Amino acid sequence: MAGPPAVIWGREVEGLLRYRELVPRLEEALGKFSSRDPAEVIQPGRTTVPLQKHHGFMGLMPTYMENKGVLCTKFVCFYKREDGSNLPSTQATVVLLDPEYGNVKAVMDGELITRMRTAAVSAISAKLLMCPEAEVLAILGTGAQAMSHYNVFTEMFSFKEVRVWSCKGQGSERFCRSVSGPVTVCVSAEEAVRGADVIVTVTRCTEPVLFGQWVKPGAHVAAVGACRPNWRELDDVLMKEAVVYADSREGALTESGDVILSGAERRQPCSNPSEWEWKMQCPAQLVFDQWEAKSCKS
Ligand SMILES: NC(=O)C1=CN([C@@H]2O[C@H](COP(=O)(O)OP(=O)(O)OC[C@H]3O[C@@H](n4cnc5c(N)ncnc54)[C@H](O)[C@@H]3O)[C@@H](O)[C@H]2O)C=CC1
Ligand SMILES: O=C([O-])C1=[NH+]CCC1
Repeated sequence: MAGPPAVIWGREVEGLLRYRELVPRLEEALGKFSSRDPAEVIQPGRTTVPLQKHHGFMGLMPTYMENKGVLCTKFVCFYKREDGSNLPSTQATVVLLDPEYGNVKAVMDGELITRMRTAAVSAISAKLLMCPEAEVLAILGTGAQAMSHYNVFTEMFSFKEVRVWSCKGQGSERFCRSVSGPVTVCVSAEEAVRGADVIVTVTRCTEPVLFGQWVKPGAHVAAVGACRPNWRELDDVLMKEAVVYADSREGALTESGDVILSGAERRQPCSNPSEWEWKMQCPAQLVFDQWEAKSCKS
């Protein structure tokens, strides 16, 4: 019988995860996923279960990397809490298995992993797609993802200004206390994003908060929050003007309300999908920062 799994929880995860190690590993994994080689990565679209009574959903997200000998799955629950609870909206657990025998080798607290992984993938998208002279970063939302995005974007890039906005100013004070650098708190989403070079949307709203008419040509948008087929963060104008990059085409077409409901034009994958096409001609660029590697434009 296999021994009991290692349990790596809370502070221990915090002590182990560093963006400077996470970012190159994720870049490598995204590249492997883009190669579509099943010996590199098998990652089917996630299975979701609505938790209607509790205003949430559970997602089951399995992955197998045969060449690396990694078999794992994440269980994630996300809640739209309006009850004043201090618990994070996201609860997640990552389970690592031995691919040969199927026994569980480790159980990890996935909350910080989710926060840091998601933000790191957005930052990778910015590294590849944003204009190199980018000076202004705008973050819409002030929750857990907003903070991790602030941390990794300011660690990897040198912005002259970081602006933040959240509906009704919710969480702005806590956000400013929690991050270690300067922030401009804006009174409207429009004020935050006008003239911004990079925009991160990490709200849990279901209607658009970012409108194409506010977004400057060439801006890079990392659209993270609308990860259910009936949720939106971006309006149709922006969706139609932008070149849309998705980490997973299948995921975007199944789960991204912005893609599904806007009827955004779908392009064929490029002929060599392992190369991320990043020469932009369109007014804005979007990255659907979900949970798998990107496909790229034709
Ligand atoms: N694409 C991905 O891989 C991931 C996506 N997410 C999604 O990102 C979003 C943010 O996640 P967390 O930061 O963990 O949530 P959170 O609950 O910590 O923060 C949500 C933020 O959205 C703001 N907000 C809520 N309703 C709003 C509205 N109507 N208009 C504008 N702002 C509003 C809140 O004030 C708060 O600042 C969620 O929708 C979550 O499902 C989270 C993790 C991974
Ligand atoms: O992919 C993920 O980890 C999540 N999506 C929505 C909440 C968390």
